[in-house]
Amino acid sequence: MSKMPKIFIDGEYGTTGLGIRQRLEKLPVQVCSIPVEKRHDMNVRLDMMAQVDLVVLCLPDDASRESVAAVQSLSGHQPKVLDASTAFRTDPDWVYGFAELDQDQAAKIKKAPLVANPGCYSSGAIALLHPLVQAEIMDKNYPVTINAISGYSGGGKQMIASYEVKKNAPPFMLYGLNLQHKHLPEIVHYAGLSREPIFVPSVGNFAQGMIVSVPLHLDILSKQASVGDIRQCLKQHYTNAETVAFIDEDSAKLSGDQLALTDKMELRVHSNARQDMVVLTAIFDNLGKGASGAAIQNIRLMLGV
Ligand SMILES: NC(=O)C1=CN([C@@H]2O[C@H](COP(=O)(O)OP(=O)(O)OC[C@H]3O[C@@H](n4cnc5c(N)ncnc54)[C@H](OP(=O)(O)O)[C@@H]3O)[C@@H](O)[C@H]2O)C=CC1
Ligand SMILES: CC(=O)N[C@@H](CCC(=O)OP(=O)(O)O)C(=O)O
Repeated sequence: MSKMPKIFIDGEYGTTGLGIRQRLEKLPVQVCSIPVEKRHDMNVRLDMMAQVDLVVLCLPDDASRESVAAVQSLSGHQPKVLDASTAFRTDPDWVYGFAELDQDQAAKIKKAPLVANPGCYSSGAIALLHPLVQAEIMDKNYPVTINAISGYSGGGKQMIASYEVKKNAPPFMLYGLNLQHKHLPEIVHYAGLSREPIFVPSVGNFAQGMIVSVPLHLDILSKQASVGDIRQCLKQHYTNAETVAFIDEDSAKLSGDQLALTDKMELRVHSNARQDMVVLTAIFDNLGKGASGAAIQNIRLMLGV
């Protein structure tokens, strides 16, 4: 009999679920599936949950909450849960699945029964902001602005269809202009901010990829930090990181799909000639380090594979 850990992906036929399933093919795990036509049947799903070591939820928020309640209703064996939705990311009973957050985050993920996979935009914003707030280079109350562009796969099956099948979607659009995007609570929480950032996401006519950028005026950061201090802080924080790299170059152009089809994230600090303002950037694949790639990192930690 196989000793490989068993995984059930609830939502395995959606965009994030499929990305995780493909990546799992390379790992020593057994993926337990249900037929596609049973994907909404809670009895069939619950049966599967009872048999596995890890349940990965790739569902909308409300469906995720229902599945977590179902897992917790199981008597006896309780599988670990990794949730890809927004539902539990700031819940104190869950560990945030951004392994590079702090030195001990990977160890916390390893031990946790419940892990929340970060949002795509949040991953980039937190990767840039958390080390600067932690090092007190940036005051918690700094008026942060976050601009970001995502490939259209970030909107799941419906948005993909509007670009690829119906072809009625705009080449570029800003959205979230009510300034209440669902990723703001986790960004505030894990970046360590006390003032909510202004966050303007956007979507472009390319399938996969993401740039998150944060402009900063150095004269109003908490310390008299130089461009070099900011670079040094990010470089040091990610020295031994598995998937996040600080790139010590000030390139004048970045392309949204530069890291598409990879699970990596690159961080840069771009400055003006006077060295009194910078733009921090994070580039990655929204379906890679922004979703399925990060999920695989967490699955490996949670199952020790
Ligand atoms: N796409 C991305 O870049 C990212 C997505 N996420 C998050 O991952 C989760 C999944 O998103 P994504 O893969 O994009 O979404 P998709 O719409 O592509 O897939 C969702 C899947 O869940 C199924 N589903 C929906 N409701 C239920 C339900 N009540 N019970 C059982 N199955 C259900 C859908 O079935 P059906 O076919 O019937 O609709 C579909 O197969 C979301 O929380 C999303 O916010 C996180 C990071 C990035
Ligand atoms: C382009 C697009 O629509 N993107 C999605 C975010 C995708 C994502 O990461 O959502 P999670 O919070 O579930 O992880 C949005 O802005 O709602």
